[in-house]
Amino acid sequence: MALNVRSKSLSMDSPKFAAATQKAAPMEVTREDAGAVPVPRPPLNSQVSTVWQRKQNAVCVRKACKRYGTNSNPHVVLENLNMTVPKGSIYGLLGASGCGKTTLLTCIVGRRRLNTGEIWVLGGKPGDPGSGVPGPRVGYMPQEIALYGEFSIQETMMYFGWIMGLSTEKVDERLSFLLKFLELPSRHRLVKTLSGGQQRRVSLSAALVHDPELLILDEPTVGVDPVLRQSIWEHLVAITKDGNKTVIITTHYIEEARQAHAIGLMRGGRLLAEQSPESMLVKFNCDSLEDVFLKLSREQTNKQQVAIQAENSAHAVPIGGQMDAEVVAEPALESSQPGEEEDFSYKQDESPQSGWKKNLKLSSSNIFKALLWKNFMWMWRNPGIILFVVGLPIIQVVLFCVAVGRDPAGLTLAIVNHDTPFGKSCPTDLTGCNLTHMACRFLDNLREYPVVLESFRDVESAKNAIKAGHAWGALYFTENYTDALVARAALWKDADEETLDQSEMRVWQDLSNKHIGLMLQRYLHQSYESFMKGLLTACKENTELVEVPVKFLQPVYGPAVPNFTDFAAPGVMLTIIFFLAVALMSGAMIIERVEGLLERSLVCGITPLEILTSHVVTQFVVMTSQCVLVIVFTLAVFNITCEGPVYLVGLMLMLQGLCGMCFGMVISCLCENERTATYLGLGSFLPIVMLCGIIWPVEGMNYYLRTMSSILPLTYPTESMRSILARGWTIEQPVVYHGFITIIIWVFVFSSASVLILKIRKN
Ligand SMILES: Nc1ncnc2c1ncn2[C@@H]1O[C@H](COP(=O)(O)OP(=O)(O)OP(=O)(O)O)[C@@H](O)[C@H]1O
Repeated sequence: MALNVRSKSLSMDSPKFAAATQKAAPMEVTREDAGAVPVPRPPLNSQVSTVWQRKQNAVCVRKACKRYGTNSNPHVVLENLNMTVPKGSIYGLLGASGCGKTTLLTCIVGRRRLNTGEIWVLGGKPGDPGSGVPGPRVGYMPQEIALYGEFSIQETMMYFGWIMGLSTEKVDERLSFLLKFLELPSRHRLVKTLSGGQQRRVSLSAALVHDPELLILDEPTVGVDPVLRQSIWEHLVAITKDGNKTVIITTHYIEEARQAHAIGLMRGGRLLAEQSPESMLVKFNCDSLEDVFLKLSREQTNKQQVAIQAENSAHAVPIGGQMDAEVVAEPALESSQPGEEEDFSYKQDESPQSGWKKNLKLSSSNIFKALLWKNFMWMWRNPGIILFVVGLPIIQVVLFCVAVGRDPAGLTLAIVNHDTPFGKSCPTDLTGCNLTHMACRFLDNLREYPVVLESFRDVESAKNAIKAGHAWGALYFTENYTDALVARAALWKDADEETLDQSEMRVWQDLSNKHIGLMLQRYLHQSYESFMKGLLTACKENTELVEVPVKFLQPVYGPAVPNFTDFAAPGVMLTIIFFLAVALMSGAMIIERVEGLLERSLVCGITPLEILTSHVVTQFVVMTSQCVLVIVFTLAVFNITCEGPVYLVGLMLMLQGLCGMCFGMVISCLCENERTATYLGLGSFLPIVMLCGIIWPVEGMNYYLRTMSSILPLTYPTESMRSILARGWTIEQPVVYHGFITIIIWVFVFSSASVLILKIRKN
């Protein structure tokens, strides 16, 4: 049946037949056993073809060599491969898994470069300006689904239609047709809710939406049920009917390729044969293409073995495994004859091919609109991302402000007060110039601090409470603490050793926690001072007597009682913005790449720069809202000290976010998947937080570490931000502008690194 369809679609009068026979080597015509219907063949065995002739084919590959890996350890995937796909034909590229089909196709669509050899696609070279490849002249369906699951069928089509330069109305029209034609469900269904077969058909319709001249389908029928497989083939036959469209299709199901006009049998990076299926069957006297392939594969293996033996004996004979009977084996790449290139370029302008530019109006603003729409839609369709974008900065700032930097409270102190006999409680009216129950009076004062006092009978049990972790400290007052303290005050320099000793309050501490230990010491000092001052005031004495003779006056910068929140807030604000940008940028780019949408968009002709710019713009919008949220919550809601101009705080946060984006780009260029990106992101987070003076002053580091820390992307900016917030400094101050300069330098370093990594990886 398929052969009949084909014979109807291809005739001697068909334009593709004409194109293939015009000037080029004549198309071979075989006769089908049934009715002697002429079936055209591509110009195979053309030992001599000119550049002009190659350009007349839809695709023409000559002496293609492609290898992966390094020069010292190359993995050769394509080896001297020739392939000719006439216009208006269906070309089935067959071969076992790993033989290089996808590599060849990606070279044809311009996503990979050959190491040597040449490729002509629709009369131009892929990647050349004006060739339209990669671009709207090609429709590419990769092996994987390569669509966003969160998009509906309609949104998917809109995206691909827009980047191909179609208007919304045109996309809508095509969508209605494709939905019906490919028996797709409602246009509003999300791709992720579709069955595997339906997703494949959406992927196929994304390749078809702009009705391309060349359709390249990488295993569109894999895992598809036979009925759908047949309907896909029927569709391909239908679209090539008028001779203006060409299809290259790869498949593992060799027999289904009987419906193609020509097939290329590929093995080990070479084409074993390239012919129409029926002439292959006749020529090799086989009943199935499977048998032909087997026969040719055996021949290839034998030839290779013979060549190896010959090489071993002669030490100088090159290995030649390529079948010479059926392949398009040109002895060398001929250069075009004089005048031919000019001739062709003149014709190209006149030819219908140039119509693609008129039909598909590609404007960078339309492309940019589509890219931005896709980025925002992707975020919108992922509630987790929205939470990440809006919720995470708020959650982090709130957590920081409520959890970090506040004075510890509820600290238990074990009290052994032998100044008042155990079991007897302290009097309640200890006021005025009353020189009794001094320990009780001190403890009354201490209760104003966030401590919990628990009485113990003796020092041993109080210390045991510390050992058991029930108390942070123990206070011991001797039996005659009051008398000794009064005597100490009265006798002053004449007080004896015992008086001094007995008047001391003894303290044992659990100093395993430095912050709590120091805090308790501060509480005890302050409490003692206020207790003594209260007493002296009541007794009409000079309170300065109990003060340490060091006077701390109004600080030049910062509050009289500094707090850790104010110290850490600048670095924390910058870190939040920096790492959110890193995560969002690297995440968005890696997901786009891993899901295959990046590759697909690039084949549509979008440049990496356009994609990158669209991400930067999207992230910039997101980051602006994050910066506003961080500023509002830190400065307005939690009253973090801000003496400097708020606009400078905002500017620094935005720049730091930009720096984070660039670092995210580096990560996405370096990492193959989200997991390695997460490792790298987390791996860089802790060193930056520890080394950049965010939680501890860099002045505490050793000299070399401090020097190294000063070049990190958050060290100077943190210091700069701290100076803006706490000192009220502006951009004129060196500390402040050093921070800005550091960020700008890092933006350049990260973006250059991304470009460099991309270049290295491409090579
Ligand atoms: N980016 C790459 N880096 C290194 N090797 C690669 C890369 N891509 C493909 N290869 C290797 O090149 C060979 C050909 O791969 P390719 O994907 O082109 O084969 P294929 O014929 O399309 O296979 P399949 O039918 O399974 O998709 C394989 O051995 C593969 O491992």
